Amino acid sequence: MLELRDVTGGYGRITILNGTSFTIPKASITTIIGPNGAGKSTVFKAIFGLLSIHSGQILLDGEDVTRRTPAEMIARGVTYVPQGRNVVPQLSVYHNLELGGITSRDQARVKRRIEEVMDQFQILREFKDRKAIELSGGQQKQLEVARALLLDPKLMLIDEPSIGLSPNIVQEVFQTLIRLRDLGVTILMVEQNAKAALAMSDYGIVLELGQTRMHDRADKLLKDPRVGQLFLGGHVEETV
Ligand SMILES: Nc1ncnc2c1ncn2[C@@H]1O[C@H](COP(=O)(O)OP(=O)(O)OP(=O)(O)O)[C@@H](O)[C@H]1O
Repeated sequence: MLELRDVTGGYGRITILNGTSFTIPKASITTIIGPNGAGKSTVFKAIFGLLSIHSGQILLDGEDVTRRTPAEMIARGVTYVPQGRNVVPQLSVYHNLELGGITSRDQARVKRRIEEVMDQFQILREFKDRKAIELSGGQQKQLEVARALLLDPKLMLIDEPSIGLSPNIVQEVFQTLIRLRDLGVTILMVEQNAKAALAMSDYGIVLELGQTRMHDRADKLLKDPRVGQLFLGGHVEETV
């Protein structure tokens, strides 16, 4: 569904992606792991039209979408949930949801979608008149995910959804993503919390220095000693 072919790009003259390549299938969850500064978030910016791409190609359902603007990517069903807290704290949950549909010309449809999305996220219906800042961290993440769903995305890019959340709440957010995957949404996620993220993913990608080092089924990566040593706190016996 999404393919990166030998993408290079970066910020100004600094090159961060050094030939990143991978393919992800429809209705799957893929997690990108890798050391700090590997370029994981930069991959998302490249896909979403926020990075200067020097060479290579990005294909979405076979269409070349390299160097499209964010608005063009949204129109093609791609949505991006950046790292950190991205709700407007003083606005109500409902108003935050409305922001997800602000670019749509069909506001009646946005209203219908808000109702549908609130059916999926009962907690948001319950708290719809509360200020977003009054929600817990996990609930705010749910709100961001829900808002990203308003335009019926087919591909969701989600950057470190677990940051700052307690393990129970992380599991709730992950369950939400699994539910979306089961409804046919393709999810590409970046996570520091590599073990928990791979455990709920279909595929995993290890990125280092802006290159894909490994790409396999998530369960295989979880058992791979190289991944264990680097990212999962595991140890590999030294062979002399
Ligand atoms: N806006 C920017 N301008 C210049 N350099 C940037 C910018 N954003 C990121 N970088 C640099 O690009 C490199 C990759 O950053 P990126 O955020 O993609 O890494 P990451 O793998 O997501 O790391 P982390 O796990 O720490 O979030 C880093 O060296 C960073 O300093």
